[in-house]
Amino acid sequence: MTTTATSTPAFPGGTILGYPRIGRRRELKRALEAHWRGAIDDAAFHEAARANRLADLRRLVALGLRADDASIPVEGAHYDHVLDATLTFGAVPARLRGRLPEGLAGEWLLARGDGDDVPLEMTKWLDSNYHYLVPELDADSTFALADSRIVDRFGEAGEAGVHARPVVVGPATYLALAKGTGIRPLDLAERLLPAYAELAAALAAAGATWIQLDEPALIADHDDATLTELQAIARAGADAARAAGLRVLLHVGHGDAAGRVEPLADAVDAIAVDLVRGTAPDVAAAQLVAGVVHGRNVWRTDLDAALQALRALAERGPVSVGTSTTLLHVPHDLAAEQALEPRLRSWLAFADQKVEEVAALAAALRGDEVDESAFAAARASIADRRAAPGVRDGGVRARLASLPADARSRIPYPERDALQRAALDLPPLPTTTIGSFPQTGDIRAARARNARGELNDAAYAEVLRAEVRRVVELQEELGLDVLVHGEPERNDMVQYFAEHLDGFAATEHGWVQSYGSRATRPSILWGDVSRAEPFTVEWIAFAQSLTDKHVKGMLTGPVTILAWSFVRDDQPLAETADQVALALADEIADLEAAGIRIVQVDEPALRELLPLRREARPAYLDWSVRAFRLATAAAAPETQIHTHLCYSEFNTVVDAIDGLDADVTSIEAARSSMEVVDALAEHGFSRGIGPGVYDIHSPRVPTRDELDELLATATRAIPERLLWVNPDCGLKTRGYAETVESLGNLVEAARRARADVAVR
Ligand code: MET
Ligand SMILES: [Zn+2]
Repeated sequence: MTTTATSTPAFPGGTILGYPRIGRRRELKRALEAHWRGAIDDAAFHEAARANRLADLRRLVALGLRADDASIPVEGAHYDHVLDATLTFGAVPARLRGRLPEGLAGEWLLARGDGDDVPLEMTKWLDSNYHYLVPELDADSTFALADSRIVDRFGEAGEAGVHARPVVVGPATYLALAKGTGIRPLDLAERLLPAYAELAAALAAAGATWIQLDEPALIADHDDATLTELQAIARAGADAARAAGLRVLLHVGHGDAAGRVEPLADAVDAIAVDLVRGTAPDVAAAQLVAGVVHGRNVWRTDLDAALQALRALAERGPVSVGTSTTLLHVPHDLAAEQALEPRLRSWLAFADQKVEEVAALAAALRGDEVDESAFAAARASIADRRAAPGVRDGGVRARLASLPADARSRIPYPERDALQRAALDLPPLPTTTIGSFPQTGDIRAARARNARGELNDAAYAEVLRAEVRRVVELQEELGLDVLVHGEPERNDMVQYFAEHLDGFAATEHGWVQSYGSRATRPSILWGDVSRAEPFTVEWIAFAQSLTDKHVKGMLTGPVTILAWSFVRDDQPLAETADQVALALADEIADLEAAGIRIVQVDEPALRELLPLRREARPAYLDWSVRAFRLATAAAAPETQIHTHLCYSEFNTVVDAIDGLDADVTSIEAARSSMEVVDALAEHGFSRGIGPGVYDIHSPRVPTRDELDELLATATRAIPERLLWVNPDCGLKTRGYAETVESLGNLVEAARRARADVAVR
């Protein structure tokens, strides 16, 4: 068995790097929304948030983490952990400096905005589907310990009998993920570090012994920061904490840390790395927290293999057991899933089960109480999953193995374009929307009643048909050119597909925080994917029967379906993506047979799954593009294939977007003042393009002048014959009043632009 260096007390034998904060029954979500509605006051909110944090602590102790040695991390953000760092260090954006309200009011202003005060921008955390609030820094930004939440939560845990480990985003990551106006955020490191020193001192004074600095930025490649620079800032953060007498756990996670953290080994006491997606760095000077339990997926750990890996590592130096990342990205507890098919259920581990896995491995590594039954159960589960029916479906595999040579290519675009123009007869600068219309309270209520069995299927379908009728009529009145059915039948653009394809299962309570109070319930993609019967055709065909205009079929693409689900880990993602693609190709064929001439295949997550490391990107872009093409290439040349992407940092993936070979691409652009348009022009994009002219993420109605301005920018850079006019994403989170007004303005703006074009 391993012994530990005498100068550094061994890090706890088993730990996790973070835990879901939304609450086992989404208690925190409810408290947040009640407070925002004014239904509870500040004190009641704080009490609810505190009760939720304490319940989590007690649970972690019950699951086998030690309460006395900093095994248990405490973070407990109300809304977002990056926002917590912003508040802790007083990094108020220039536009709110001197007038940010105290307490919760200020926190919500940053998170949610109010009137003219827009919220902080939101962006995805690394390659996950969690959104953090982006710090807004500038040349006058200053930092100091401005808020005691991190210290208070440590104290609160102590009162509950847990000597916990406070967690904070480290300085390199905080700055690397920030946005700077007139400065490069990383250049503010010298100003920021003293605030970390203040925090460390306050924690030490409160009795903390360890601090966890989350520095995942170290394992990503950045366009405007070098690894050496990030390492130097991370080291300075660790130095500050050690100077205050704390021991430092540096947590990187989220990918391969080898080659990235070695130079920091002497500056910290322990390093937590992802051994599921990466290999072990050689960090003998520090304790290695070996992330052998997957923090981002829901499959049971192969405990035998994990223990073997841990033992091998223990030969090299001190090791303890950890998760590969925080458990923030998985649901709380499998025990809540009583409706899940028992066999599938026996293959899974949610956050609580992962904590138990960590505890079992830690005990086995110590060599004391090896829980043979845990190991035996894991072994049996893994063997069972391998052999279970549906995991490998001969039909699906044979079909993929014998794809025709042209399965991923259509005839050249110019030929398709001519056929489509003749078939579709659209005006110049055609107007359309991205697919969803507002999901009204009535629709949601009907869906909930249908799920509870209070509204029968026929009556529910009638509610949905009425909604489709209303949406089609509205679009006719507004004068849009290509119509949609509005997606009222879809609770979620991925879950709906998962519910209708074989190989997927849905959970009842498997909520994962997406941002703030929002949580999604990712489906579990466990087996080979196929489609038993058409499932969107009925809705699209119904909408088409109501109008002479073209109705766009609406599908979710393979990459997005994978990105927003928990995906099987026993084969490469590329293979799974191709299976989904074939199911979508079947759906497109049925849409065509039903007379639909335009089909949109959404890939909003294409950018999100982009690997954090440059060297891994070409392979990812290759398989993701190939899957999209497999889904769409069998369409007739006359069928116009659209895609929709919702992000504005376009440059990194412009070649891939071109590679998708869609006839029309709509993309987010309104918030970034059409920057995308220049990237496109530079690239020489030659197919249809709809840079979003209306930012649907805000309830604001775009004005006539704004729309004219955005369209003018677009027409300057993009040939008119390629240009479409559309909002930048679906309208499902908007209300009807603002939607009608905004789309009316959009149609008018397109008409004015057409007139301008005709004059020129
Ligand atoms: C996140 S992208 C959303 C696309 C989908 N078709 C919608 O309109 O809602
Ligand atoms: Zn979108």
